Amino acid sequence: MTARKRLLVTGREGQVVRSLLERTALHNDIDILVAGRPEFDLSAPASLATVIKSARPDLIVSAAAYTAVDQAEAEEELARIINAQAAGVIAEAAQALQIPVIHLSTDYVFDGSKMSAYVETDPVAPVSAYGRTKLAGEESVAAATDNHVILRTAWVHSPFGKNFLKTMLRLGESRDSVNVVADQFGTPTSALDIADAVIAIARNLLASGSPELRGVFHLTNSGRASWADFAEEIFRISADLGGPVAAVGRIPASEYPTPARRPANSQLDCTKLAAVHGVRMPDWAHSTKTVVTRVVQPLAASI
Ligand SMILES: NC(=O)C1=CN([C@@H]2O[C@H](COP(=O)(O)OP(=O)(O)OC[C@H]3O[C@@H](n4cnc5c(N)ncnc54)[C@H](OP(=O)(O)O)[C@@H]3O)[C@@H](O)[C@H]2O)C=CC1
Ligand SMILES: Cc1cn([C@H]2C[C@H](O)[C@@H](COP(=O)(O)OP(=O)(O)O[C@H]3O[C@@H](C)C(=O)[C@@H](O)[C@H]3O)O2)c(=O)[nH]c1=O
Ligand SMILES: [Mg+2]
Repeated sequence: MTARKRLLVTGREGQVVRSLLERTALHNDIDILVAGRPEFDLSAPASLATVIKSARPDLIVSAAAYTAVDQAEAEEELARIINAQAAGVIAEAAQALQIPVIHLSTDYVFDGSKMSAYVETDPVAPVSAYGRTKLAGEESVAAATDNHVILRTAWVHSPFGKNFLKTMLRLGESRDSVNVVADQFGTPTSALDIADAVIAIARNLLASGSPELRGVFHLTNSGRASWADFAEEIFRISADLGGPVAAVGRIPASEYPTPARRPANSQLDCTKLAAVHGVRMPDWAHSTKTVVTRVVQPLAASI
């Protein structure tokens, strides 16, 4: 990019938003603008286009969403307004401004019955209300504009907001052991790595109108783990740093009942993103170490 570019990102305190704010600070040709509540409320989609137009962005990163997977089972209509209807309105605004939109989606669009990693063209079949509303979001973005990148990511963790990694460390402070599901597989993914990837993809979209750069792409850290493997790795790293530790009891999902069903396998094959956008993501354990270190060191310093 030659001139300075304005990236508008949706949400304020979300993991991906906070990571983008941190990472774009390292790029002096990118200005980041934040659109969040109360002025920008996804549950009231009619108000969104005005805010976007007055911000005059060069590209939109649509990162805000209804992400409470279990709660969505009881609030599917609200989740649908936020994850599908608002996503469509944001993409329509991008189309009206003739700018690209990068929209975040999820591995939970798949049912988890495939034995190997999912590719972008595999059939979708969400098994939860959250997954259904996120799939509807992909469809409304694609219907609104061809100038889109839909990034399906998964199992996001970071020093920010709420996530499984921070939940495990918090449980480790008060418990000797934690039971964790060992028969659901996917890939823990750092929001900081997602932010770096989004910046690289944004540069590509702003540099070229090529249709090949547009469409659906999978974006996770590399490798594969169960939630129990992830928990064990979190505590192993934390132990080395003198942080919270708990023994992990490996249990089947049937022994951890939740309102929402989750896929048994949602590993995503990210070959297309590497081939088309040149983005290669670190191994999940490597990025887990970076995040655990950032979460544990302030804890250790306060003792
Ligand atoms: N978390 C995960 O494990 C995964 C997430 N994703 C997707 O990635 C994207 C980013 O997720 P992540 O950063 O983890 O999200 P978080 O759950 O950390 O944050 C959600 C964000 O959405 C915003 N938001 C929620 N409701 C509204 C609303 N009514 N109006 C305006 N903003 C709202 C929140 O706003 P506020 O800042 O005001 O609280 C917050 O910024 C989402 O699209 C999500 O579906 C995909 C796979 C895994
Ligand atoms: C807290 C906890 C969870 N679990 C299980 C429940 C579940 O099967 C799995 C993960 O639980 P969580 O509720 O933390 O994660 P969940 O909300 O399912 O995370 C999902 O969020 C949405 C937004 C996505 O898009 C997905 O990619 C995925 O990251 O771990 C345990 O087994 N033991 C525990 O102590
Ligand atoms: Mg949760």
